[in-house]
Amino acid sequence: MIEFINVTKHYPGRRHVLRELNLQLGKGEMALLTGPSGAGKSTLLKLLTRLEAVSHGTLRVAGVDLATLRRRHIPAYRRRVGVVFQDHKLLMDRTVYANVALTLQVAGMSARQLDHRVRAALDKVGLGDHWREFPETLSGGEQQRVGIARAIVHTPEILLADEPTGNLDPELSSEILDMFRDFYRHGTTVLVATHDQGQVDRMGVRTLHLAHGQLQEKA
Ligand SMILES: Nc1ncnc2c1ncn2[C@@H]1O[C@H](COP(=O)(O)OP(=O)(O)OP(=O)(O)O)[C@@H](O)[C@H]1O
Repeated sequence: MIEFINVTKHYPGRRHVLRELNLQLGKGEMALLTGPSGAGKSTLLKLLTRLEAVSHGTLRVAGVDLATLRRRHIPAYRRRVGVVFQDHKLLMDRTVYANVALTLQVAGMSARQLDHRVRAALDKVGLGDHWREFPETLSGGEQQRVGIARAIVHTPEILLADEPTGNLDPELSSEILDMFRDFYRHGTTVLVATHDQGQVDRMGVRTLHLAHGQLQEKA
């Protein structure tokens, strides 16, 4: 599903962030991505969302060659991927419902179908009763769950998350990561970057450690 073959990434005028990096993550697999600050975890995820382009090498995701993907095909590719950010990037002046619906409105869909999908996504993250509220009235953990609902509402094949528990206490972090594990158990391919060694140990899933531009499998 996700295949990095000798992928190198450097930003203009900077040393290499990723260097001849290789990774195979199969369909329906889950992995945690760890590594020191500045190792390039966000960069690796940005390559997968095509916010950044590889400098050299081959990156294939769900049969799509991201190195040669034309700009006009990027939106269709992105609809197959769900992304969760540490700071959730919610629109604070829109309701929970509107935040989650936004992804689908852009994609174009009947009002009834949209309503069904949004409610199903909010139910999955346990926020079915909060749809009318505004994000600022929710706790940090709930806001992050809205971010997750928004990422899964279009039932993506791949779910990526960049430090989704960075601002949460251990109990809420466990809840959020368990949610990702549930999506994986239901067939979604999941890759989550995290600093949180306690959660890594607890989760017991495949762990990839990024350092010096390369990935190492952790036992
Ligand atoms: N747009 C950019 N232009 C230039 N350099 C960048 C850019 N984005 C990231 N970098 C550099 O690339 C390196 C890797 O950054 P990245 O954010 O991918 O690391 P990270 O592992 O996610 O770090 P953290 O855990 O602190 O979020 C850093 O040295 C960073 O300064």
